[in-house]
Amino acid sequence: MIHKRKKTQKSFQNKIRNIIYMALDASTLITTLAGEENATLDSRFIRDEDERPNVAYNQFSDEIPIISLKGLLDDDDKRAEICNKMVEACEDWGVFQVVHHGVDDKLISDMTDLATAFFHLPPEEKLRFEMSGGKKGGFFMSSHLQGQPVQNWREVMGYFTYPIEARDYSRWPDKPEGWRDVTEIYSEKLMELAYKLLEVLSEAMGLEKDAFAKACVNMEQRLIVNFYPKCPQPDLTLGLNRHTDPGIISVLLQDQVGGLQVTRDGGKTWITVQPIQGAFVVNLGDHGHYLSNGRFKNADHRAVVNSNSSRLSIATLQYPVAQAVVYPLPIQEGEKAVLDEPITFSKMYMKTMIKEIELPKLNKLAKEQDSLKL
Ligand SMILES: O=C(O)CCC(=O)C(=O)O
Ligand SMILES: [Fe+2]
Repeated sequence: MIHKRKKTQKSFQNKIRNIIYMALDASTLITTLAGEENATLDSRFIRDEDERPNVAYNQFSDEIPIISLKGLLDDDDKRAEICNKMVEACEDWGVFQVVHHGVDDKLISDMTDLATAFFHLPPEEKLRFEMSGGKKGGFFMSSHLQGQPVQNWREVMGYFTYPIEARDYSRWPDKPEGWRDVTEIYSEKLMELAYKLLEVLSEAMGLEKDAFAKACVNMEQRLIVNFYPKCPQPDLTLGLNRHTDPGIISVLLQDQVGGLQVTRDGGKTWITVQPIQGAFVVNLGDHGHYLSNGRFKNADHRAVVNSNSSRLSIATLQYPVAQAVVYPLPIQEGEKAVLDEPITFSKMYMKTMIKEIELPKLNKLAKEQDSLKL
């Protein structure tokens, strides 16, 4: 019995160890491919028809609510109003936008400009941060998951910003000059904003205002800076495949190009979120979904690309410590828990990753088998 358990644990760990980053070289960078004359899309990026974009990157919807946080801290009526709007959005889409959020415009534009400049550096500068070999933080392409049957049309700089004592500055970009200092302030301001939002969401659930934060034990944070170069055949591919974010909430800054899409019917229909200068898009993640016992949706989203301009987005992922216990905070009488039993966040995350790796492979296999039967 003990022997069997050891074996199961081992194969789980092996699976996890395989989730590592691909080795990269300059010729394979998407910015390099995008710069080639008369480029057509390499077959690695071509998606099956049912996954391709069916709504344009710039056909914006007004269905995602835009919520002003003005008065949140000093006006009880306003706070109640904001709370109601957020709950409605979380129940409906798991997504809303916030304006008047207290993060300085200049900080936002500095962060955006420096991040954009990073992706225009020569390939060797970006490759100094490549992540093969299991490094924690740095530059990668397509997805953090290896072995996906189709690649995403994106380059990424991802680094861990909280907890502060665990920061590894050697994995933070050191160019363009000044980006590191700006990131420090940006990540602090976004952490403050995340706490404010989680207070409102806790109150909305009828809980103490620190309930969601407490469920994280200590809030951790990771920045995912996405760059989607112009794409020669954007209708055949995605910048980022359909997914939910694993953490409690994600706070996304996007430029004015457009490309973030959300679905609430399992991927049948999509809407494109309207970019708003200086606003943040807030997504509920899997952890937030479970804590609310499924009342709040975990935003089901993806990013599409286009052939007119490149696009930048900066996702600030807020999530709990690895050992935090994931289980619904409130379970109303007569209601069933969305989880069979409490699990740790790290286990929850690993399960999701394994599903994300296995599902596309299984889908591909099923499609191949179907075509053989015809
Ligand atoms: O680029 C976007 O709009 C989406 C980014 C995103 O979903 C992510 O980084 O998790
Ligand atoms: Fe995401």
